[in-house]
Order: sequence, then structure tokens, then C-alpha cells
Amino acid sequence: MGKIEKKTAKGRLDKWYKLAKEQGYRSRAAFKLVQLNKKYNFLEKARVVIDLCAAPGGWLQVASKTCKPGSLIVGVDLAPIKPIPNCITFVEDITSDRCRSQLRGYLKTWKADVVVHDGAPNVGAAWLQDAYGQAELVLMAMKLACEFLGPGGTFVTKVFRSKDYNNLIWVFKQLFNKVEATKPPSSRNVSAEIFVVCRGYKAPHKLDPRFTDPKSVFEDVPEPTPNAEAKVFHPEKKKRSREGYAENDYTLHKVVPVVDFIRADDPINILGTSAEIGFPEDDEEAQKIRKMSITNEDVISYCSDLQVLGKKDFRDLLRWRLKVRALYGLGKKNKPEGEVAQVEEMPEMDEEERLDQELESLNEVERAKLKRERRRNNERKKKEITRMQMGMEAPMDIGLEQIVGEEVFGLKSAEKHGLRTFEHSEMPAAVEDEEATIEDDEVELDSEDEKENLEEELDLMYAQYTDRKSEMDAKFRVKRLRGDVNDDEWEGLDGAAKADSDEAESEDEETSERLTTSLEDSGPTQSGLSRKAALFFDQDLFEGVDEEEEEEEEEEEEQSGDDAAEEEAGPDAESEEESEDNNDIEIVPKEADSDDDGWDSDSDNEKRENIDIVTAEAMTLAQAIASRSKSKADLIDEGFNRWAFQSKDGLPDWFLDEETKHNKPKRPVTKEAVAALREKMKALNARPIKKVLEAQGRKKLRAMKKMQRVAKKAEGITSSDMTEGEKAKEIGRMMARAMKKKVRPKPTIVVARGANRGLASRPKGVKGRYRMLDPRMKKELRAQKRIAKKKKKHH
Ligand SMILES: C[S@@+](CC[C@H](N)C(=O)[O-])C[C@H]1O[C@@H](n2cnc3c(N)ncnc32)[C@H](O)[C@@H]1O
Repeated sequence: MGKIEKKTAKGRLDKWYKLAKEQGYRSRAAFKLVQLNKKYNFLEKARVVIDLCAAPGGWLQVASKTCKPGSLIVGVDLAPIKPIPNCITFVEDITSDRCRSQLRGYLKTWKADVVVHDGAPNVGAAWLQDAYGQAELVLMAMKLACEFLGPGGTFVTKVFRSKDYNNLIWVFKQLFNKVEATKPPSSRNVSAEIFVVCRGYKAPHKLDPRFTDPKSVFEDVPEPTPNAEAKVFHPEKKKRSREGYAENDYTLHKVVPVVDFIRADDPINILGTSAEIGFPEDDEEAQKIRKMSITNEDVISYCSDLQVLGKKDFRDLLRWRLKVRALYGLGKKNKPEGEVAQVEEMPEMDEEERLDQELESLNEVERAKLKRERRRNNERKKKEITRMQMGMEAPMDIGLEQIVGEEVFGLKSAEKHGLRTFEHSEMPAAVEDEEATIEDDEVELDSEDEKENLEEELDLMYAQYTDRKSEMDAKFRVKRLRGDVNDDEWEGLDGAAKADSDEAESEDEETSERLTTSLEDSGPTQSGLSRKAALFFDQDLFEGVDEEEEEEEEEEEEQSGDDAAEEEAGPDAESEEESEDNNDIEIVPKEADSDDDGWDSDSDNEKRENIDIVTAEAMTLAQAIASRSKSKADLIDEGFNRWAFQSKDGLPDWFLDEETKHNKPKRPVTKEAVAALREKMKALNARPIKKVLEAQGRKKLRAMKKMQRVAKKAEGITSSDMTEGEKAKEIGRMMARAMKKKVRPKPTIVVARGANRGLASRPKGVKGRYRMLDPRMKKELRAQKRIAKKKKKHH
């Protein structure tokens, strides 16, 4: 980079860019360090700070302002840095030995307290290489940090959220006591960057060279699986190549060709991680799919923006995919999925072969069906046994079990009673002929069972899709960080924040052991896991799992002991306990608000000032609270409603999604509240907008200045030798001149005809103000006037 951020429209609108300008920082990046330091306070205590990749110097400015006077602050970058008070800077590549020896020269025998690194290769056209390059740069920065940091030192680095992220975090955790990843508010949401703050450098006597060797650190590891469901659906582990990343993997607007989507093994992954399904003009196959009658307007619009797919859209899109797949003869399961384009070239099968295949697929379907039935029966039996144990089943019901097991209305029993079952067959591959005749139900599965199964799969897929989508949605992540969303997957990012001091202490003791951790796969880690497994379970996703289980056990043990105490404490305590147990209703303690996301240090009171009441419901509530007709206890009571304890067991996610939107009780609204809100809005509307106020202010200022000038001149006149009459006349004339309004010349009217038709810029030969007149507009205006006149006459 080296230069201050380019003043693009985006940059100009950015509030951090403006703030940086206002406060004299050389880059908006400065605020990232300000915010990181606000959260972790590492600069105040530092006496020696090294800034790697420091140009244009925003972070150095922050360090210079925040560190104690007399601190040694050294910055290095490929680009020269204009001098900054109290800072030493030099130009060098941080990966070079020259950089090391120069730093050594400046630090002499001192050890650094803080090493910060905000380096990034110039992010531009080759984003993917950049992401990998950045990870390597981070490792090099860490190498320097290890050489110069003293024990307990802090290393802060920018990391791109890429496939190498977990590997880097793993290495950091071997060398530092506390490792936390965080995204300061000034870092753009769309940016994949996050900052990792590594505290408590373990300062080993000897550093295993493999910790700083990109080849060892970034060796192929299985992709972290985002959630358990995804594991079920995608058991295959993806490998990435050492050369870099899968194409387009990290671009912000990822377009996937439709053919890839149709033939993909993992369509959900595509839907969750891409922005658009494209129909490239130059791809014959894609155009063929586009022209199919089943590819209707809706499908095209779903494909054009995958980020906004709703539940129904998602299902429709997947159904459409199934239909296209059926048309291409791509079987549902266990069928090799060849290139879509190759399907047409396949030689025609002879009759025997075709029958064999058909038979095989029928057997396959039958086997799957049997398996499903077995599973369902088992589940049903299990439920019945539970019901019986709970005394919910009358003995006569038990006899029914057998019939239920056989499915009274199922196909099997129908078969038993002599009814013929329908036969399943795969759609043959003759694409164009069949396309016209294919109907919805033909592609959908034949039996109710299969339909149900498809529904289940679609539900699961939808859950995965929303998971993946939310992982990409930075806003959602922020929400999750704030705890607005009931999903703890993102815990990973700042999950480490929960590591308490005890943990740090015990880790200290383990330091020497951990430093000998081998990077080789074969050696198990302390927990008995291989390095890959340890890296996998090291993801913050798994953090605290053991603790939670232990806590639960402890709670259970305590439960019996607590019963007596509860009775003594009375009904209030009991209800509180109940509400805690209930996952649906949670009374959030007051403090939870104040440390919202850890960034705001504003006090509770300050926050309250920002509350604006904009709905009649809120106003009703506010008035009730203000008039003390409602207490806090009433509000809590009202929080309980008939939906509060509704069981969610067995309900599909999409249903719950919808349900939570609509099952809120309607709050009463009072006349007074509506009137108060109306008054408020009136007052708001009556207030002149800022621009008008500014213009009025400017006008007043101009008038004042004018009057001051007149007064000055009048003073000169009064002290002159003129007679009193002449003086009065002269001053009067002057006042009249000052009061006289300047007549603005009328704008030149230019008719938009001939060469001027459709002209967007100034017409030739026209000076000063001008107005374009469209003859059609003129006619329309005249017509309107005429009509208005006629109407008046009639009245
Ligand atoms: C985002 S900017 C740093 C902004 C800086 N923190 C600030 O507050 O002004 C990234 C910098 O990394 C530098 N950089 C990239 N690769 C480098 C390398 N190998 N050695 C030194 N600097 C490098 C670039 O020159 C660029 O100035």
C-alpha cells in the first residue's frame, strides 16, 4: 500500500476514513489499532514496540501517542514512511535477513514488549494468491516477533480468514498463552481480515524451525467441517492443494456456472457459499438449461441472487435442480455423475443392458425403502416403549403395535392385500424429447415415504444452507458475537476470551512441554490426539464442550440438594429457577447489555440517551412505566405467554423460523400513546432540515457582514466635513444600496430541439444560468393549465 487509501466514493463515505482525516491519522487503519488496544491495553505498558508493515504509518502514530514517553518505536515497510515523532522507520522487506539485522541494530540488547503486524500484499486482481501470500507473511512476522519479543510479550497480527487460518491459530497457540481473534468495528464487514491478539509469549529457549516454516505449517489438512449435519451430508474430506486455493473461493461475489450446480455432489455447499448461479453465454449446455421450460422466471431470479433465498425459493431451486438432473439422466444416488455435456454423446444402451440397469435401480430403491422403514419402525417402537413406561399407553394399545409396525395405510400392507405396487424407474437420458413432457410429480418421488424423506432432506439442507450463508454474512456474525442470535458456532472467534486466568496459569506450567509439540502427524498431542486431530478440535467451535458437560453433571448432582433450599426460598425463587431452566425464556441480567460486544465502553446511561421511541406499542409501554402503572415485575410477567412453553420437539426448522416471527403476542396500544407519537412526529416534521438551517445561517451571516461594512463607512461619513444634511443623505443612500436585493439574471431558455435534443451538458454558446426546455413538456404543461381552467369554469 504505502499511500493513504485511494479516495474512492466508498472510501470517502466511510466514517473511519473521515475520522482519520479529522484526527490527523495517515490511514483509517489507525483506528483498528486504537480499538484493539482499547480492548486489550497492550500499548500503554509497552516500552519497546515494533510495527511490521507500517506504511503509511497510522499504527505508528497511534503507538507514538499511546506509549509512554521515551519508548522505542520502530516501524518497517517496503514503502518509505514520512517521519513520525518518537518513531524510527526504515524501508525493508520484513521477510529478509537485512530487516532482521536492522531491527537488531535498533533494539540492541532490548526485548520488545509488543510486535504488531498489519501487512498485506497489495490486494487486487490476484486475491487468491494474496490470501495465501498474506498467511505466509503473517508467519514471517511471527518469526520476527519470536526473535524480538521478551517473555510475556504481545504479538498482534492481521490474518485473512482463509484456509490457512486454523493452521496459523494452532501455531500461535503453541507459542503464546492466550490467543484471541477479533474484528474491530473499523474493519470493514466485507473484508475477510481479522486480527489475532497473541498474549503471553512463552519465549522458548529453542524454537522448532517447523513452527515458522510455511511448508510444515500450511501442509494439507482436512477442511474444518462447519457443523455436525454437514458432516453427515458431506463425509468426504476435501483436500486443498499446496499451490493455493480453489478458484474463486474467496471472492466476495462468487458466480458458479449452472452446469456445475446441476452436477455437483454438494449443491448445498454451492448455495451456501456462492452469490449467483450463472448461465454463461458461451456455454452451450448452460444455455440449453436456461431454455428449458422448467427453467422459469422464478428459477432465473433465484439463481441471480443466492444470498436472499427464502425457504420456499430454496426448495423450488433444489426441486428444479432435481428435474434438470432427471432430464440429464443423472441418478439420485449411486449413479456415476458424468459431465452433463457428455450425456448426449453416450452410446445407446442395448435392451438387455437397459433392463439390467433398470432392475438394479429398482433393487436399489427397494433396499433404501426397506432400510428407512426399519429405522422408522424402530423409532416408533422406542417411542411406544417410553410412552408405556410413563403410563401413557393403555395395555390394549400394545396389540396395535404389530399393525402399526406394518403400516395400516402403507404400500406394504396394500401389497399384502393384493394391490400392485408402483414401479420406480429412473428418467432416461433423452433430454430434449422428454423435456417437454416432464411434470412436477414425475420427478418427485413416487411413494409418500420418499416424498417425506425428500422433505426431511430438504429441511436439513435448508438448515445447512442457512448455516453456510450466515457464516459468510459478516453482519450475522456480528449479531452472533453480540449474542443476538441463538447460535454458538461463531463463539470460535472470541471464544478464547473466556479462557480464565487459571487456565493461563496452568498453561504456563505446561509451556515447556507444549513447546516440544511436534508438527509431525504421527506423534499424538497431550490430549492423545494426532496433530491433525488436535488442530481440528482446536477450532473454537469445540471450545468449552467438556466444561459444559461437566457443568451439566454438577448441576444434576446439586439439584437434589437444592430442592429443600428452594422450598425455603419461596415461590419467587422457584419461578426464577424455572425460567433459567427454560431455554426459550431468558431474563437477561442488566450487565449483559453493558458489555454488549466488548467494544463500547459507554456507560448504561449514555446508551439510554440513544433510545428513540418510534412505535405506538413502545410509547404505550413507556407511558405505562413513566406513570408507574406498570412495574418491572409486570413486564417480566407479561413475558410469559401461551407460546412460551410450547414444545419445539420434532418441528422442522423452517416452521420454527416462521413461527418465531409471528407468535409474539400483540401489545395493546393506547390512544394517548398514539397521540403522543403523532405530536412527536409533527414536531420532528416541523423542524427545518439541516440544509435549510445552514442556508438560513449563511444568509444571516452575509447580512451581518454587510451591515458591519455599512456601519464602518457610515463612521467615515460622520467624521467627514460634510454638512449634516449631506451626511444623512449619503448614509440613507448607502443603506438603500445595501438593502437592495440583487436581481439575479433570468436563466437562458434553451429548447431541447435539433442538436440540443437529449443533451446532458451545457449547450454550445450558452453562458451563465440556463434551463433546458423540452417542447413536449411545454405542451403538457399548457394542456394541464387548459384542463385546470376548464374545470374552474364548470364549477
Ligand atoms: C495495510 S498496510 C499497513 C497500514 C499501516 N498499519 C497503517 O496503519 O498505516 C499494509 C502494508 O504492508 C506492506 N507490506 C506488504 N508486504 C510487505 C513486506 N514483505 N515487507 C514489508 N512491508 C510489506 C505494504 O507495503 C503496506 O504498506
